[in-house]
Parts: sequence; C-alpha cells; structure tokens
Amino acid sequence: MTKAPMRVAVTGAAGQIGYALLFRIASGEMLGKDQPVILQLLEIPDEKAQKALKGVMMELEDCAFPLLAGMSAHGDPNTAFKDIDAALLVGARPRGPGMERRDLLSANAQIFTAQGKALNAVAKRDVRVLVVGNPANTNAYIAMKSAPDLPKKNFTAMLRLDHNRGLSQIAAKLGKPVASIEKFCVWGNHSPTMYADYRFATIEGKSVKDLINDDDWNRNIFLPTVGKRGAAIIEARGLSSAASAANAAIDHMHDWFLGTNGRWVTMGIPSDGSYGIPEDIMFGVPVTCDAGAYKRVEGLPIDAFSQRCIDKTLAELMEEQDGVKHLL
Ligand SMILES: NC(=O)c1ccc[n+]([C@@H]2O[C@H](COP(=O)([O-])OP(=O)(O)OC[C@H]3O[C@@H](n4cnc5c(N)ncnc54)[C@H](O)[C@@H]3O)[C@@H](O)[C@H]2O)c1
Ligand SMILES: O=C(O)C[C@H](O)C(=O)O
Repeated sequence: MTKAPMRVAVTGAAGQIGYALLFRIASGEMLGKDQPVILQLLEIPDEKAQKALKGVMMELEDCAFPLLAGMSAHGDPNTAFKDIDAALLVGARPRGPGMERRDLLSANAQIFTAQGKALNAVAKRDVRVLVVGNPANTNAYIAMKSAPDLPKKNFTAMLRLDHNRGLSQIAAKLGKPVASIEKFCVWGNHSPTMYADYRFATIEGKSVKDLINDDDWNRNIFLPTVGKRGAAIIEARGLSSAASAANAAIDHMHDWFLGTNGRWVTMGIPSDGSYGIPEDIMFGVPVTCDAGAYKRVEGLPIDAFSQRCIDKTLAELMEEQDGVKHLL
C-alpha cells in the first residue's frame, strides 16, 4: 500500500546547500524509496530569493520524481512549517575566509528564535528538527528554547559532517573501507574545538586506536584536520562546503527516521546531564537510532586527554549559549 506523504520543510532552499539537498530528498534518499514527500520550502521574502526558489522548484518538477507528492514556496515560517514531520533549518548566512562559525551568531541567532516560535505554533508535535545553519549547535539550542511546547528531544544540530570527515581520515590512514569502521564519534560543538574520538572505534573487530597506535598523529594531524576541514574547504572553494553538508544532513535525518541497526553515529542533541554536560546544552555525542528515536550511547570511559577536549568544546558552547540569553 502507498504510504501517506510526509511533509518536509527546508529553509534556505535557494542556497547552495539547498540545491544539493532537495533533489536527494525528493528522490527518496532521506526518508526511503517508498516514502512520498511534500516539500515546503522557505526563503527570505525577497524578490530575488523567491525567484531563485521558483527556479529550483521548476527543476524539481522537471525531474518528475515519483515520490514528490507536492511542493510549495514560502516567505514566512508560519506557513512553511504548517503540519510538517521534518524540518531542515539550513537558511542562514555562511562564513567567509578568516571567520569562525561563532562570528555568525549575531547575524543568524534571530532567524532561529523566529523559526523556533513558528515550529512551536504550527508544526506536528513530533516534528524532527535538524539545524544546519551555523553556529549549528547554538542555533539549535535557540530554536529549542523558542519552542517550549515541543519536546526538547525533537531538536538536533548537525555534527554528522564532522563524523563523516573523521571516518574518511581514519579509512585513508588505515587503507580500509569507511563502511568497515564502527563506533566512531565526535563530541561537542561543530567548530574546531570538536573532539573527534576513535578510542572506541573498531574495524573488523580490531581496535582502531591500536591499529593506528600513534598519539602524535591523533593530536597533531587527525584532530586539527577534522576540526579545520570547513575552513580548508572555504579556502579551496571560496565557498563553504555544500554537497558534503547536504549529504551529512541526508545521513542524519535518514538514520533518525529509519534507524542505524545498532551502528553509532554522531548527533548534536540536548544534554540530559550525561558525561557531565549541563542539561539542555546542544552537544555532539554518539547515538544509535531505532524506530524514529535516537538513544545516547551511555557509560563510555573518558580519560584525562578526552576530558580536557570535552571541557574545551563545552566551555565554548556555554559561552556561545550565554551570549544569546537575551534572545530567549
Ligand atoms: N552544520 C554544518 O555542518 C554546516 C555545513 C555547511 C554549511 N553550514 C551552514 O549552513 C548555512 C547555509 O549555507 P549555504 O552554503 O547553503 O549558504 P547560502 O548563502 O548559499 O544559502 C543560504 C540561503 O538561506 C537563505 N536564508 C537566509 N536567511 C533565511 C531565513 N531567515 N529563512 C529562510 N531562508 C533564509 C538565503 O537567502 C540563502 O538563499 C550557513 O550558515 C553555513 O555556515 C553548516
Ligand atoms: O565551515 C563552515 O563554515 C561550513 C561548515 O560548517 C563546514 O564545516 O564545512
């Protein structure tokens, strides 16, 4: 029997990530090859942006995707988010060369207050929200705090790009396929302070840490490479990552809705106090997903080096979240 369509809102739909994202959602890569979708697309209420959005919609139409059951263009989150099952909050200013993601906070924070309020007012009560726009963790925190009638667990931030970047670096170092790596994770903020952690990772049952057996590589090559990859891409492309970011968003939502079969992935989720992270801080942690819900991997041992790394990224997040108190 054909499934009822799911309503998916994407903001910043005429931007570069939007362009790499929408066609894959409409082809079924995010929610499944048997799941029809209705796209509710939000752009700023500006003639040029709305015209560009219309152009993207014309192209979506021209793909004749069998799973695309409808789409609409919006300039107001209160209509874009009506009855949605999923929201991908991408629309925000990207950083340029020489900027850190937190430099975007003042430009982007207000977007997420307004969008959190709109989600609170009109989205389905079990809507699953992924924040991609930077600084993603703090924007997700703002959206969550601006939507007090929705469960906090519905709000997540994207750490999956960092997770995927880490997997590829490990695979290249060991000459093994990425798919063979299990139990890798990234802790904390989507920023250079993130802590990409392969202490628990295995390949074909063997410890990745033992296979690499090089603390110097971990500290001086691996961590800075993963942490500064976004800046390296801006430097090379003159624009921030788009296709890899869209791919990570697809992975994040796919796994949240459809499950991971016990595999670990990284999601930025509101803390419940585990690992000493204060409640509600939007923090990257290892999770498994099943039946539309994520579950934090609990009880992992944290050694002294890891604790220092976690404390550093936590301090940055607390500072960012303190800086937006006045908006909440
Ligand atoms: N979390 C991650 O891993 C990750 C990765 C890559 C990029 N990003 C971030 O994603 C965001 C978007 O990046 P991009 O490259 O697509 O940028 P872009 O400038 O190409 O597109 C952003 C789009 O958002 C729209 N927009 C701005 N404010 C909006 C609002 N209030 N409502 C709806 N739409 C709005 C703009 O008109 C524009 O079309 C940036 O903040 C970027 O830093 C995050
Ligand atoms: O680095 C950026 O500003 C874009 C994005 O967050 C990334 O990690 O590629």
